[in-house]
Amino acid sequence: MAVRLLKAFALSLDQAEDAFDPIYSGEPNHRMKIVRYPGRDTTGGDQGVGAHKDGGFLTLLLQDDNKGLQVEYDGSWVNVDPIPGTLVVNIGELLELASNGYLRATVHRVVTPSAGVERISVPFFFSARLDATIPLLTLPEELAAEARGPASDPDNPLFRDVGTNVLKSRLRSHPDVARRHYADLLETRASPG
Ligand SMILES: O=C(O)CCC(=O)C(=O)O
Ligand SMILES: [Fe+2]
Repeated sequence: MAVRLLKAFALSLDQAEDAFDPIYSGEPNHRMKIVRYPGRDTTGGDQGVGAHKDGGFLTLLLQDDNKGLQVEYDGSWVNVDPIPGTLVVNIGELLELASNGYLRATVHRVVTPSAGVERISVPFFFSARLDATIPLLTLPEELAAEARGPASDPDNPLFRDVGTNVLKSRLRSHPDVARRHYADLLETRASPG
């Protein structure tokens, strides 16, 4: 399903439908995880997952019946309430880079469930080969006119080198682990490219 969607995105950008194939074929860094959010009575706060963009091409997300996921739209947070039988599709950073910011990666976060409620979600991150570099696609004029360039957030630089971008996402998602075990990497991270 992710491949079909990515091909549809390529077509919508006026590219060949297989334009992204070489970037993820072979040994792509796709990941899937099961995430458990205990209720507020356990966590003592409302921070589930802080605001972020996913680092791959696309994320397909299965939610259970419990609310919590929010996406940023026009500067406010919008609830993405679960709809049975559906998956949430988030645009990731690699599509933002390839489309020069015509497509923006979805900024999203998760708020901790109420006391006594536990939420489970299963995201599938459709990513790319770690040794691939994301090309800058030539967009048709009408789309290029609306491409704002990839976001230049100093707190979240986007890297065309897929391996570097994956490492950045990992260090950002788990800052405590990064500080403890990979302090040298935090120091020497390359600058955006
Ligand atoms: O649990 C969710 O709904 C989203 C999780 C998420 O954003 C992530 O793991 O990147
Ligand atoms: Fe995410």
